[in-house]
Amino acid sequence: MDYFELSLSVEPDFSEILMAELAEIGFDSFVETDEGLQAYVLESEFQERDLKQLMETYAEKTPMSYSLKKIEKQNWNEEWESNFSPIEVLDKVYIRATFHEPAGEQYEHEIVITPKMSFGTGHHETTSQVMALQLEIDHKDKSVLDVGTGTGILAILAAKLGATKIHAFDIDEWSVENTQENIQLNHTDLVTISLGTIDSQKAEVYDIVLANINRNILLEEIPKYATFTSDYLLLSGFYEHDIADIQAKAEANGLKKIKHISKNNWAAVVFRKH
Ligand SMILES: C[S@@+](CC[C@H](N)C(=O)[O-])C[C@H]1O[C@@H](n2cnc3c(N)ncnc32)[C@H](O)[C@@H]1O
Repeated sequence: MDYFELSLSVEPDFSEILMAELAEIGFDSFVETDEGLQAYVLESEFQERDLKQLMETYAEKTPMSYSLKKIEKQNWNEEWESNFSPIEVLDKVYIRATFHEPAGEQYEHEIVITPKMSFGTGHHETTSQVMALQLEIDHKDKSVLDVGTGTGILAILAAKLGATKIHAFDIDEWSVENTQENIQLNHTDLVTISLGTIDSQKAEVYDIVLANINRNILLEEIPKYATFTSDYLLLSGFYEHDIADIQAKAEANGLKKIKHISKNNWAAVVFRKH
């Protein structure tokens, strides 16, 4: 399956908010460049009508231009490598690609990512905020389920933080392929990965369940996540104004909100079972 690449030239002030809106209509990977913003969506999830509507709304608010092109899987690395720069989370985790210099000793953890077509380089708030929350939770000898793993970045961090049983899954076969590769790059072989949804997972209980997806899928699947966690549920991929709905659904399923963090309108929440 191919991707669509959307190139946008837009005022920096609008870039963040537009990313959030593009994520709502299915775009799941973003790269900010000096020229503007590039966003990617799987061909099967792309609705040109939704994009046109969104662009028309923005064109009324700010000067902008956009172009769309279809890109094939094999061209992805080239596109991505020219735009990716290393990033850090809370001065503790350094995320880089294979072609970057290794992290300095000041970082506690280094993660090496080759994202192919998958979401999860740490550049997006929905990812970095879950990572920041993970850093606050004791993972030592714990079990972790990573729902919608993308590049595998959260599962890999879980392994680096000391979790000893980690399963990740995704509905996107490229993500599964890519996570496999990233697990090897990071020597985190105890992470297992499968293609599927929460419904196709073996009924097991984990100490920590992570899900960075989107508001609608989370609202639908929270009751299932609640049966998979014995303790923590970390959710991300929605706006601050969606917290109340997410919280109500989690509470109705026996979970208690412990804290939330937010950046550029994106929120991430920690729930616990007891
Ligand atoms: C926003 S990305 C998050 C990736 C990564 N976990 C991170 O935090 O950067 C969401 C991922 O969830 C996957 N996904 C979407 N719906 C899903 C579902 N119902 N079950 C499992 N994975 C899903 C997508 O293919 C995508 O890789």
